[in-house]
Amino acid sequence: MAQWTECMNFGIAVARQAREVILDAFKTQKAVMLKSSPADLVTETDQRVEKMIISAIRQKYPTHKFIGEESVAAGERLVLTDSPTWIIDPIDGTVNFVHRFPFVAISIAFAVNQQTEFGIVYSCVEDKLYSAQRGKGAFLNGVPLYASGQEDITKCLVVTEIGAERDDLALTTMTTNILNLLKIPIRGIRAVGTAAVDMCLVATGGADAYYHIGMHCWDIAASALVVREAGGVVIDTNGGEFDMMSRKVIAASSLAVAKRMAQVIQAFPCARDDENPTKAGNDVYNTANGH
Ligand SMILES: O=P(O)(O)O[C@H]1[C@H](O)[C@@H](O)[C@H](O)[C@H](O)[C@@H]1O
Ligand SMILES: [Mg+2]
Ligand SMILES: [Mg+2]
Repeated sequence: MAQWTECMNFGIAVARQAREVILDAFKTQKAVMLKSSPADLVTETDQRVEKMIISAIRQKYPTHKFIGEESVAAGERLVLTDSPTWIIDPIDGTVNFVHRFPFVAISIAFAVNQQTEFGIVYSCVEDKLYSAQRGKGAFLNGVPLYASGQEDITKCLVVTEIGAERDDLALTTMTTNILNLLKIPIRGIRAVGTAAVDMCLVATGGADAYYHIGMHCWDIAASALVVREAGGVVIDTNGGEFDMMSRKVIAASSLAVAKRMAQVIQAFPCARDDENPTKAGNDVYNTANGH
């Protein structure tokens, strides 16, 4: 058994327990809190599920480290060291969760020496468990996954996210990117509302590429490995090497498509996740004066 398989199996078991909590809460009315913008939401369920996941893992692996979306939002430092580290998004797609739009995922990645060893993305309502262990392939509910391998961008269906940013520069950049991709032309644009599931759709071959600017490491660390292990490629929007802390990503069916997309896509400035370890994800939207 590969060195981290036991950890991955434990992570999957914890994700299955967390899914039950999320499904119970999915049907109920939720109290919504704002984070960095009026579209960046968090609920008590996000916080409770993250605490549950971390406490279960910490009990079994007391020396491991954690980067959790809601722990960072509460002020914990965001630092990825060489130690075994679990990178957790307890509910990816919180806006969907609040609206009962049926695409919400748990994303759990595990990194050692800053290299992702396995990734788990559980699309809770669909009951689709995506998993990948480095060098051992990608799976959906245990069935092997293969990216489409498409190399012609005019034959691509592209997935992206509009994200939580609502400032003019971000919105203009995002809509200009969509316009410029459609003018190539590509076949179409889709957005599921959870970065983790968006990227896993590239691993299934159902989408041929995904790009995003502004997401965080916990949104995509797991699904980036799922894409790679399904034969896809993951790079930065500038065409360079993928860096999970850079808040910019292209995942694609082939390097040709990824590089072609990098020629079109512009990024708006956003601080790296690890730029200010105690601030990442911590911008608080002030409802009083709207920013
Ligand atoms: O906050 P959660 O964990 O729901 O993550 C989502 C981000 O909030 C969006 O901005 C982003 O666009 C993606 O939808 C991402 O999944
Ligand atoms: Mg997320
Ligand atoms: Mg989340």
